[in-house]
Amino acid sequence: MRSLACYLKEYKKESILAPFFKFLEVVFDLIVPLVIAQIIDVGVAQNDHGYIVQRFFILILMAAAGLTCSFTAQYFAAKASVGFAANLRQAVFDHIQRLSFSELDTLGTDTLITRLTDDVNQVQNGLNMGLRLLLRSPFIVLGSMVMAFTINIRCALVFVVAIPILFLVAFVIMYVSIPLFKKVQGRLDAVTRLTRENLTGVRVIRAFCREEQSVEEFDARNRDLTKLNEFVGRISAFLNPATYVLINIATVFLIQKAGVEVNLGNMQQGEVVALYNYMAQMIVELIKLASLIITLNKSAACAERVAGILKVRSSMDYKEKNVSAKKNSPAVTFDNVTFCYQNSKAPSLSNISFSIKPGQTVGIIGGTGSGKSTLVSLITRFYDASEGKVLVDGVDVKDYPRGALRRKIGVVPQKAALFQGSIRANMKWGRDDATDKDIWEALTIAQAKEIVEKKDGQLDFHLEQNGRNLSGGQRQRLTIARALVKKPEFLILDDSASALDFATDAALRKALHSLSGNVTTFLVSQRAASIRQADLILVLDDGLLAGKGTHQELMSSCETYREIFFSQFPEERKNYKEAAK
Ligand SMILES: Nc1ncnc2c1ncn2[C@@H]1O[C@H](COP(=O)(O)OP(=O)(O)OP(=O)(O)O)[C@@H](O)[C@H]1O
Repeated sequence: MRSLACYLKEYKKESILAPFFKFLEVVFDLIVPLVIAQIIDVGVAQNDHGYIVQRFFILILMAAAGLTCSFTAQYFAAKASVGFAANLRQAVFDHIQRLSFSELDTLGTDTLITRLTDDVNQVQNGLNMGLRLLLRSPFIVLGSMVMAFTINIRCALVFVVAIPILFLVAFVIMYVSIPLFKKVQGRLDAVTRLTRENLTGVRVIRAFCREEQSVEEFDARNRDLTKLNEFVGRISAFLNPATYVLINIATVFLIQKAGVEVNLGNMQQGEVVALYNYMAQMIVELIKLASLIITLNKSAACAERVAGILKVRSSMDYKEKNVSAKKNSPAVTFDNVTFCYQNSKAPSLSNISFSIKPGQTVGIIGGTGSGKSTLVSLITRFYDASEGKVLVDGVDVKDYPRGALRRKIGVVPQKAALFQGSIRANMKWGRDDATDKDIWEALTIAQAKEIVEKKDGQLDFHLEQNGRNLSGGQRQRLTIARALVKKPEFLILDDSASALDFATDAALRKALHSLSGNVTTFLVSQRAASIRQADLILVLDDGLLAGKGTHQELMSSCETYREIFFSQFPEERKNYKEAAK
């Protein structure tokens, strides 16, 4: 939690002024019972109207000053806590952006969302209340005790006994509930995950008539969360009645003692009222302190979760110095590469070696889960190889400075992701200075020109979140165009034509083939027809490189490739057999 303090640095002044003004408010609050005691013991006892009116105005002035201090403290506390939360949110967001896919896979999106939103808000609340009340309540409680001593030492002893007992009860409750609050946030993660899954997969859920099961599952998770929340709530709620009971017992003792002292002539009636007022002030403060402790508990648990994210170090480091491509080197080289995902035991790729010449088109084919996407994600350095080396332009991908490698590469991921905003804004993700002409050119190659032409406002057409106001195929074509706008040296299409019909897929490949310059292209596909013309085809089978070569070479040398090909073109099997005879 202390590690988050640096985000408050900018608000040092506010963080000091807020408790300072609260302290001033406390001073005024503590003087009030003394003034009331004087009104009773002097003004009323001596029937001095002038004195009573004078003290009455002093009380009004003190109330006004107290209120001003309270508002000022509130202003500074709000400014500090809102600013702190904004800094913290930004820092966590920046940090997440810097984590590698390995860490993101391990952490999971749902907990990141909860920590970035709900947890940061809870920390903000805790800070706001803490700055105002954390010092006020102890000031009042201890101040009341000190003031009680100035009135009557024997009566003040009641405060001396009551206060540590009250603090002990609060501490025990805090000790028990902090770990539980952490658990609550963990269950909130689970509810967030389920909500996300259900909302993004709503069509599938309806298509499979699984609404009831989804509702039941959500209900179960939600009930789990509610139960734990109720349990923690009950423990926290115990603090209030416990405080009341203890304070009331203390008040009974106080009045009994004060009564004896008045009878002995050691105290005046007004002083008894002042002592009672101090006890009453303590009740109010301790009740506030109880709810403050609950908020601080929550906030401490959330702060730890947020700090936990900031503690995660990226497993990837980047070189500072720029590197230049080695002359006459292959465009991409895999040198005996093995890769295992952080959370899985078996490698997804084993001992992969190959070299690609600049400008070549490479087809990557293989069954589901054979490692095709994994292989291309090592070229962009989304992950680091567990063993072996990946070289781009003759340079180890680990030797490129941050961003330098990815600027060379245009990636079209398997799942088409677009962002809220105009088509033009989405297209410019690849290159800020792209002109409309560049964008239309890319759209033409990606077979998306007609789609955009038909939309209202064309390039200004507004895409909803994730491009949900487009069809799957339209989204894919736009993501291909976005990668092309970048004019990359390398283009990776990860099964990006899966939602395209055969004619469009063929037209797209033809257009890509005619791309000017030396674009090295990787086409990941399950369709043999899509990669058949490639200069080199890599055949993956359960993470192993089962074959590499051209279509003709693989047809004669690679059993896995032949099986894939014949499963999609059964009529060719007969011709092949006849030719082999
Ligand atoms: N983030 C991940 N964490 C752990 N294992 C993963 C992860 N992503 C993929 N895998 C595993 O790695 C293997 C290869 O997956 P990959 O996505 O590369 O296959 P693919 O050939 O692209 O499959 P598909 O054609 O279905 O997209 C699979 O066994 C998969 O379960």
